[in-house]
Amino acid sequence: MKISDVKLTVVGVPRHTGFVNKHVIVEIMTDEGVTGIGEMSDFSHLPKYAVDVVDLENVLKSMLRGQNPFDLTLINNVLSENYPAVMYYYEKGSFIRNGIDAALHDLCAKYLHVSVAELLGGRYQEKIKVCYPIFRHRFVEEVEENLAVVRKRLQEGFDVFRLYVGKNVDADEAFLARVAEEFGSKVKIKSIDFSHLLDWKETLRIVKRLAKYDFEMIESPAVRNDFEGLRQFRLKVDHPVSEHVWDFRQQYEMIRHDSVDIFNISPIFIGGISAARKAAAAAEVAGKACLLGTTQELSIGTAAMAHLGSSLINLTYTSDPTGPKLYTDDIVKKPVQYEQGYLLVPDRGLPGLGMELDWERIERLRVPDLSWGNVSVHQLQDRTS
Ligand SMILES: O=C(O)C(=O)C[C@@H](O)[C@H](O)C(=O)O
Ligand SMILES: [Mg+2]
Ligand SMILES: [Mg+2]
Repeated sequence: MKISDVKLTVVGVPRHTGFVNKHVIVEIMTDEGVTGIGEMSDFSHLPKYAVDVVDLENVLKSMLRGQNPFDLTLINNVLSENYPAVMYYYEKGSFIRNGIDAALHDLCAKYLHVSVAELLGGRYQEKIKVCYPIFRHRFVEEVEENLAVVRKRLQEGFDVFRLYVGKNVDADEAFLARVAEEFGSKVKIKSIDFSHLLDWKETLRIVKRLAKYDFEMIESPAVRNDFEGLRQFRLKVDHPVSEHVWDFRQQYEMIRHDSVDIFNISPIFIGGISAARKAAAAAEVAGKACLLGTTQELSIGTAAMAHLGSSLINLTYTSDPTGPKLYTDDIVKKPVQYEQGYLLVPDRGLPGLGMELDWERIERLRVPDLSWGNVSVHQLQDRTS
């Protein structure tokens, strides 16, 4: 079997918060008539330049045409040479590699009439506990609307939440106090996420203030790639510390410095399912726990994470992928399913990722390119409109 063509389609999908995210749908065709689908999710992150998708499609065609899609290692090597890791969380090259790697997994699994989880070594779990995100408060007035989000999502079965913090600590504190008061043990806060916005000492001061409230872990409490700062912070707090993995060098440094307790791993930020498996294996070897992070994918990207998570043995903390619940629309006929706060792994009987593109929906969401509108840095960091 040989790859015969590659097609990219750009969509802009609004979230319930009003923020619109741009994603690229990937189709990889073959001479045997099997097509794999993937997703380069959420290009709406800094840095504020846009990838030229027409050019990208041409370049990918020249790299992939004629290749055997089962040569995943070889193809990923070619992709890494062309879109190298650069020690940056939101590196767009990782998003590109991720979309291709997911489509290749879908294609190979479909060809073999198995689901992607089977291709990855089989199902260790059939569902993955996830939490719903509460985006960063800028004003105390936003506390009420975020409490309404908790009420609504709790009714849908999401009983674990994570909170982005650090811009307005009065608001962060008011939110945590109101959640404890109104929901008690019915609602759990998985993490407070500082998103690398602050120096670790400043984070430590805030954590001391918030420590009277219940939360399980602290995420990204130091500036990006400050491995020693993360370690200093970790040794001074009781909570476990989690950090995203965006480069193997960065993960190595975090292991070497013993910087974290939990690796937050997601295919989008490390550049594919194949790379995410390596990161999870490195964590396992280093005796560290894992959770599945997210950029807030649509259903194809989320299904890829469900299959990946299904095969992982060290997924010991609550994960993050809830994209399909955050967006007002999707690109597939049957979106991934959530039940009682769990992401369900698509059925073993469905080949590949178990997702089918819905072109009626896609036409509604299609946009010409990845160009930026008038989005502000605040909106990009806080994911609100
Ligand atoms: O844990 C995180 O950090 C994120 O989830 C990052 C977010 O910015 C996410 O990518 C989003 O788009 O909401
Ligand atoms: Mg985070
Ligand atoms: Mg994102």
